[in-house]
Amino acid sequence: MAKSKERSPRYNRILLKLSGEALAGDEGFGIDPRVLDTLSLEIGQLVGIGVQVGIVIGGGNLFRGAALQTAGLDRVAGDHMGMLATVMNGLAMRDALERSNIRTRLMSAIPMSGIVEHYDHRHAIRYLKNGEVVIFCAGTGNPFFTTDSAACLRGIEISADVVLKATKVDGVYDDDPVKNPEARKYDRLTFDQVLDSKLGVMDLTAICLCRDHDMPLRVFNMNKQGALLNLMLGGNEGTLVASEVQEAGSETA
Ligand SMILES: Nc1ncnc2c1ncn2[C@@H]1O[C@H](COP(=O)(O)OP(=O)(O)O)[C@@H](O)[C@H]1O
Ligand SMILES: O=c1ccn([C@@H]2O[C@H](COP(=O)(O)OP(=O)(O)O)[C@@H](O)[C@H]2O)c(=O)[nH]1
Repeated sequence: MAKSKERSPRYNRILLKLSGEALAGDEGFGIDPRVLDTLSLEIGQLVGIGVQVGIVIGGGNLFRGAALQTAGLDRVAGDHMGMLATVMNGLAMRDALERSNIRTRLMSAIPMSGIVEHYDHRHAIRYLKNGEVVIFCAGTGNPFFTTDSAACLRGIEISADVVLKATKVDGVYDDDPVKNPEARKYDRLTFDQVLDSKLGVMDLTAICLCRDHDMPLRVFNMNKQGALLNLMLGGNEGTLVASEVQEAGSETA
């Protein structure tokens, strides 16, 4: 009895944002099946301790609207391609999870009958309560948005306890740590600090959404093995971005 209490998770329901690049592995492009298997293992561990897992998946490993525009395409067409890329990633992620015997639903913001289920937030919540992983793809369904914004939006809609942004750096820094090796990492920040200092880890639309709806956000390194489970069990990974009240109250996020 004491043992199960010890391992009871810190969160009941999470929204995990996986960037497309996270699926690409060392290649930096496409989908690496070994990465899918590793991710499935980590997500399965969360399901195993009773966490309800919603996932928003990116598409940057395949197409990004802004990059296609730079190459000469119409921006809206490019964004549509980017959103379709997230559907491909979602299909691959669902396949990997189901091969690991993790019951999974794939819901798309853009209707695609016969391939994926159309997103409906009430159905999504029902599936989550039922212990199924729900992958949300096609972003918000609209051009000029990002899957980071989609993650915050879906997190708010499904009343997640936290949005977890899995990325390749281990938190939010005072400058881009990839470009500036002197950059210093923050443990905690308020939404206003991120907005005022224009810290580039996430687009500002996403940060505004979280701020306006009091949705705590944690940025952490997905390449660190076991980081996700450690977070669920109360460990301190990455950077917490939260409102001042949540800061002061030392909320569970
Ligand atoms: N202040 C900052 N703190 C942390 N990361 C930052 C910051 N500014 C820019 N970044 C960059 O943001 C990236 C994280 O965003 P992510 O969505 O995973 O990548 P991408 O935008 O390439 O899809 C990191 O790889 C990092 O280089
Ligand atoms: O609501 C959305 C979400 C995504 N996209 C498009 O899909 C691409 C892939 O998403 P994103 O760049 O956020 O993926 P990630 O960086 O997480 O891999 C974006 O560049 C956009 O072109 C979009 O138009 N609307």
